[in-house]
Amino acid sequence: MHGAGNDFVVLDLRDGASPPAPHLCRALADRHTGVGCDQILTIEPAAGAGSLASYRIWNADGSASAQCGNGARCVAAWLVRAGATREPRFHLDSPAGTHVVDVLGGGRYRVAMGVPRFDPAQVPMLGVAQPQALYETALDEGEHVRFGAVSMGNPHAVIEVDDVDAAPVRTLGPALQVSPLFPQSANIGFAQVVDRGRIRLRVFERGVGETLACGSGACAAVAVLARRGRVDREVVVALAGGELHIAWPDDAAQVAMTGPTAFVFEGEWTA
Ligand SMILES: N[C@H](CCC[C@H](N)C(=O)O)C(=O)O
Repeated sequence: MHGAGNDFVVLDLRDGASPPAPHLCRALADRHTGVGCDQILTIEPAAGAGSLASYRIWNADGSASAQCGNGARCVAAWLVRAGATREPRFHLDSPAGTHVVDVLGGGRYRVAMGVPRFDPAQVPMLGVAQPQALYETALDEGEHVRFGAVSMGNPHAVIEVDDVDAAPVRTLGPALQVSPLFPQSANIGFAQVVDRGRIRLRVFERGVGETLACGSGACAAVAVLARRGRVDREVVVALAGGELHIAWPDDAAQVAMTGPTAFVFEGEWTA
């Protein structure tokens, strides 16, 4: 499946089968010798009584993440197609928390992605006591970078740029990821403000590299930029693989992410 080009292998493990070990995730994700994907999503029995199912997220390098926005929509679409529910609204449990999901039709879903957390300890960031609108750090190559930082259940740094097409995503992304500021690494977003209701975004994801879209990254970019007064509270985020609609009514509210889902193919994979 994919959500705006961010692609996934979805494993339905609601029968109780155990999730793949990291080496198996890497094998599945390999685009030459495996199936190929940015992340593996495992669908498992619900953790909470009121939830339809739970899911977990494994990056292409085998590392786990607590949050995946595009993946949440694809898990929802999988369950709807499997006939697990006919309700227009249901709940899904991820390691980041319980998400309200709205079925919008035409493969589109809205997911409540949680309240952005700017406390450095929650991103997490090391060596920073108080949240700042902008941080600045010097990288090994001697260059300085200014960024915002936020957790959407996973860590994000957001760098505002004048032109995403010219942004040094493939060099600055990994360089900032390995900064000692981010003990759990981070997803690095490069955001260009087109106007107060529209941004362009590229994301160098933790555990994968640059993806065609990043749902939690879109939420993180809007949260960071809205807090700095650079955009309004409803923003269209244009990514290489498609557009996501992000709404964050106020600082205490959850971020609502709306976007597409698509099924690519279904199969069986023997390790
Ligand atoms: N690479 C991310 C997980 C996937 C996030 C992204 N695919 C999304 O849609 O939010 C991390 O390690 O935190």
